[in-house]
Amino acid sequence: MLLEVKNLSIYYYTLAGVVKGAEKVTFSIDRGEWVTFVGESGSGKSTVAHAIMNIVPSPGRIVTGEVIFEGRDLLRLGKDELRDIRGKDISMIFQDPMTSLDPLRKVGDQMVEVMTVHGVPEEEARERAKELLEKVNLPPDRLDYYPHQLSGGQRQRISIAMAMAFNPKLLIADEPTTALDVIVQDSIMDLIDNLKAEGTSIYFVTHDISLAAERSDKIAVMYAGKLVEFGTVEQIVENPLHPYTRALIEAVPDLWKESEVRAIPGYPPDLRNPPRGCRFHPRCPVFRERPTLKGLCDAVEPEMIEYEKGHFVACHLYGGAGE
Ligand SMILES: Nc1ncnc2c1ncn2[C@@H]1O[C@H](COP(=O)(O)OP(=O)(O)OP(=O)(O)O)[C@@H](O)[C@H]1O
Repeated sequence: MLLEVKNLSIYYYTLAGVVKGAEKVTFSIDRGEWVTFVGESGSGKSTVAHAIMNIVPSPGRIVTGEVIFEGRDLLRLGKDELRDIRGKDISMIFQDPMTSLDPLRKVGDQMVEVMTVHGVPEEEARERAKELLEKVNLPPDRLDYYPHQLSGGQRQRISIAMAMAFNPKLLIADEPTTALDVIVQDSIMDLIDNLKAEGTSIYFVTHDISLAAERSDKIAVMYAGKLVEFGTVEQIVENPLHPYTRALIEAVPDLWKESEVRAIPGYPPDLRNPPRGCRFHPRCPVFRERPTLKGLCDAVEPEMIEYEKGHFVACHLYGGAGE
């Protein structure tokens, strides 16, 4: 196993209260595996991504948990050890590539720096930067451009090229295609696929479950700071267990069927004061229809269980109760 995240909780200590950004999240990613995290805005996908890199922004704090990467807990490493892993073994790309690009410096110099800080001699880094541009289908003269001279798609290619500098073991991609048009989106997904083909594992974040289904091996569904379902794409798409996962799938427009797209009624809860029991119960159609679930879903937090091999769900419908 490349990455094992255990019982990870991250809280944001804001002036308006403690926001439970992610709570008791447990999952793992194998070598060369692409896992996509889906869920509505604010469900904790980015929070968990940041926590893996130990870069949760203030006022956030990791309150419990372990992030075991190749046998070592990243949350217990010293600054130097962590710096060595970041950008080398684990790389990250963001929705807005300007997050990782300096607007005032040529992209070539920035790419070279990514490598020299990890001890690559400058000459070698310049050569490697050219090769990396080729890998992301950009001409070598782009090294002399400033970020603002490039399109959004080209900037995202540059950030992927930088992320590829050391053949990372894990790429964390936080909605890297959301701001791009569909055709450019596809070419960026192809680049990530190429990286996967070379053995890199992918933690991918998106709102779009159909995008998840197309490229990934596994899907992780998050709701209101909790991981509610995890399994292979086939398990999640063919046999979604959690009522929230089912609702997400029903909300995908189907081009070939004339079925109506059903948006999920209601809103995700305020994470300063999430609902008791299952956080989805106030919006859950099954809870609404079955009076026998009262006193369970609205009172007891469901544990994650393994429903079938590799298919995990946190829902009382599968915990032996409520049926
Ligand atoms: N810097 C912050 N300060 C306070 N609360 C935050 C901060 N960042 C995130 N949160 C809160 O933590 C929760 C999880 O947010 P997060 O950004 O991880 O969700 P997400 O699923 O990645 O959403 P999106 O798809 O919109 O990026 C939300 O309730 C959010 O408001």
